[in-house]
Amino acid sequence: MTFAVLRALHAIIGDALDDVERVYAAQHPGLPTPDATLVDSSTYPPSLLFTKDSPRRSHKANVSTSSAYASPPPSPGMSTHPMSGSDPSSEKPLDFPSLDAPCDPTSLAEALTAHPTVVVAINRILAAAGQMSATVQTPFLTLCDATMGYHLPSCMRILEASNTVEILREAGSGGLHVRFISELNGVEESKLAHILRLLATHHILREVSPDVFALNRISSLVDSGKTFKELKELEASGKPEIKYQDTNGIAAFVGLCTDEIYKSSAYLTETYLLSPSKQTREGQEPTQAPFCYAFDTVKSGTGYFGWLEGETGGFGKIEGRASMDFAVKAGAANPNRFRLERFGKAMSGTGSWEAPGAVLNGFDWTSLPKGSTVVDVGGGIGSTSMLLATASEDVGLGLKFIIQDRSVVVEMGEKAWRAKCPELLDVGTAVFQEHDFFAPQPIKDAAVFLLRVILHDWPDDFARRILLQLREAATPQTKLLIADWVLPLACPDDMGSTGGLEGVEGAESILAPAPLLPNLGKASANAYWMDLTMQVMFNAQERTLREIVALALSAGWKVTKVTKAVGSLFGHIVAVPVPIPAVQKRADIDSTLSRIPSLPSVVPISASVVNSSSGASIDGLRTKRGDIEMRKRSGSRCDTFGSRTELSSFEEALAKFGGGVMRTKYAGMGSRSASIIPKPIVPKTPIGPNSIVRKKRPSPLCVPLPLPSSSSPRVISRPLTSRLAQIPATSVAPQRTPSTTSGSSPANTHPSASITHKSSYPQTYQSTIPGSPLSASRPPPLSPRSPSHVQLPLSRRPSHTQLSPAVQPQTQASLSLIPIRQGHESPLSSPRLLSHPRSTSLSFEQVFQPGQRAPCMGASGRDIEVGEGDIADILLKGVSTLCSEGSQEEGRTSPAYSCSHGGAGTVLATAARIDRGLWPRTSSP
Ligand SMILES: C[S@@+](CC[C@H](N)C(=O)[O-])C[C@H]1O[C@@H](n2cnc3c(N)ncnc32)[C@H](O)[C@@H]1O
Repeated sequence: MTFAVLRALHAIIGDALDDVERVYAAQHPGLPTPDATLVDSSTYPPSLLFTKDSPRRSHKANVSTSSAYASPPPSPGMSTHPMSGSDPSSEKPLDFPSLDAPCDPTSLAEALTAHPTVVVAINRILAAAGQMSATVQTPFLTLCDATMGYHLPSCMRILEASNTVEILREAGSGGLHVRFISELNGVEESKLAHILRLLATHHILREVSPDVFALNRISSLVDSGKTFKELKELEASGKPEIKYQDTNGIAAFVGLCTDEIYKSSAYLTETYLLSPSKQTREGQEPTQAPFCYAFDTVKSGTGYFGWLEGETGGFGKIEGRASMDFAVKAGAANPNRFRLERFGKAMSGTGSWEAPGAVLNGFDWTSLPKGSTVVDVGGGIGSTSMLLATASEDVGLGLKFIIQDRSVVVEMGEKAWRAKCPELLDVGTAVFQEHDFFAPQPIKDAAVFLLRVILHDWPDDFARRILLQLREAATPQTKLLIADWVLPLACPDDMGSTGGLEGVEGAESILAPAPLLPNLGKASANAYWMDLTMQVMFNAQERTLREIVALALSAGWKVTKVTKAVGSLFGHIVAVPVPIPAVQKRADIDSTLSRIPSLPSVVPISASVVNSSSGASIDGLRTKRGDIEMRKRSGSRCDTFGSRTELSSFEEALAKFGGGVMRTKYAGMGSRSASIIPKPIVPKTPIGPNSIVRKKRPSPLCVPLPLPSSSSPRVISRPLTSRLAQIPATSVAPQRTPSTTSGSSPANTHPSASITHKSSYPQTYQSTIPGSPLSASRPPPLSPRSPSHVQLPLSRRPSHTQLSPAVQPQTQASLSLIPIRQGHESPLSSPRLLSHPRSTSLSFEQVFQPGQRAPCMGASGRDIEVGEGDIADILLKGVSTLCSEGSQEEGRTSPAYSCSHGGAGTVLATAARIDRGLWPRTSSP
């Protein structure tokens, strides 16, 4: 039986590799795909790929005859030019990114790891390989892995903190002998060799030759992009945190996880089992989380954020870099300044957690009456609202957005919006509002209350209180939209019949069939890491669907639907109002805090604070230190786990639907006073159609297009790109250049610099995996190099993702098409339509046959006839239609064109071929 399971796992891996390889092979126009007779694998979920008439490849043959699956030394292609595998003249098909070469997120090979078929296949490989190794490995050795694995984060920390990644980047692909590394980073040579070797053993570095180490695809992501010399100077000047500025945030994320979170996790047992105090063991308080025991802040009643801000009250450990910090030596107020800064940057490294476009698919926005109000509760700087507002404007839904948060965050948000999209504020499409979500909700006619990554920050009692306030303000028509991780069980879950999940549309009982673990095991690890992170730092948690449903119901919300993107556990959960259970009636809101066990230190809140809020009756009851901590935690910052702390340019944000991230300035971080209580609620901008004369705003999707040869800049205002973005499974290239990552406005960009178009696709597709290069929520730049080091946009390397020079002069628009994901909701489901009548983009409910007319949405709305089973005609017609319409229809407010087809892969291949000039392209008039 076990052999049968192992064989089954092996077959899953083999099949998945076939799927991946087929997608990569399809990028090479000159070569047949491995199964040329088969349908394009990317068109259909793997389960549909092989029928009786389309035999599978023999995996035995693959294994025995091919070395393509090994990770060879850096392939010449990857080490010299990341795109060489895509060279049409090359005989070799495009290879999967090598583990042994530094990651280049701008390469097509990396981009394809986000292809839906590849996403699904990778998940299966991870799940099957993890299960296989657990099965075959001697159990004691597996236990050793589980129990001694703590050395891994320790070694990761020293790797990052000693700037060894930057040293190795400067050394190049040949690597550097540990002796020289040691001379630079100051870690004793023989110790360092063993540390680096442990990492090489776990595929995080490469030991090129004895004691010579080099970066690989994984460790290269930890690169700050700064020179080693620069970093040493920063340290010497007492500003080591500047290392993380203008980076993708991953180095900061590694530092955060391997420092305070790692140490806090070690105190799980002390806190939840061994503590003599029942209230500690069963704690619902952020001030009694394992973190507080690890860093000795229990006595001072300081939680993580208070500690980060230097409030240890004489207690608490400040250790590591912080204690050697310039700030400490100089007697500065906050000895934890380095960690505080690092935390903010680390959050921008986690943007890829949410699937791009998921928020558009997570709710049927078109079902709302025109002019409906959406309240983004705890909306941060309003990234999600900005994206929704833009999409709503573009398709004429006329939704209004109220973004509520703490005063300091509201200020930041307004500033950010003023800089990026003032017209949305001016016309009243969006307003910011100071509001404490623990106080009564002032908006009583909301169509939707949106709670994005709010509930996971709070233990149940607090989360329930937030939900109750919304429930009390809800009309019978109001919907609640919760966006958070949804943890699957590790066993099959009979969702339909028990536990309150009856009738919850989209509730999946398993993610993978036997013999894989139902939750895809190792492939889903990240959500569970996050869960425990929230637990050890805040006593909070991610939740299973059952837990979310039960929590919502306890506050008078019935969950009706959950939507998740393929490869992602981040869910959008829709709930409708139902009667509030008697036990949770209004009086119980007030007593929520008093039901929390008493805390070591009790500090009354000042009267001025109590009296300043419309929620004063509740707030007046707050007397516990834990409550202050709770408020403080939420009061002075907007970057908590999962938040978007940077607002990228409008175009970037759209390109990254679901992932715009704002740079936190930490303004007001020190303000922990009365401002944490909401002032009387007055929207800063009146809401209402008559309140403001609506100005025509430039389309957020508009980017200047490069001209063939003219020196006079010309901007075509209605972007071809926004319409091209309607073409399924292709997208305009995401932001990868200094100009784009710095958020420069299109208007200020010379046309010739915009070869890298801003992807403006308000996606309706549903798929991504965390960390995918195409993930909309991945923070720019994904490249480990800082933007200042990227040499792109004017001298961008020829690639699939831009026009070949030969083609560019023939066309007015420089098309830059790269694959994006198209929605397969589940690996096992057949292609399914995600479209709706007023969508700005398209997706599929059916596969169109030759001769059939595919629907075309938008203002000009002509249908496009599907060609002989190929998307090329559609694309070409679409391109020429758009080219011809682009200049004539300036100022349009809704996209003119979209087309449908059942196959992402065909589109993908065709788009790549068009991009390389291998398909004829109709010139624009
Ligand atoms: C994880 S962030 C999520 C932000 C935003 N929803 C997003 O998706 O980017 C949590 C947000 O909750 C806000 N917040 C925390 N406590 C709050 C409170 N009591 N009232 C209103 N907002 C609060 C924080 O300022 C922060 O912006």
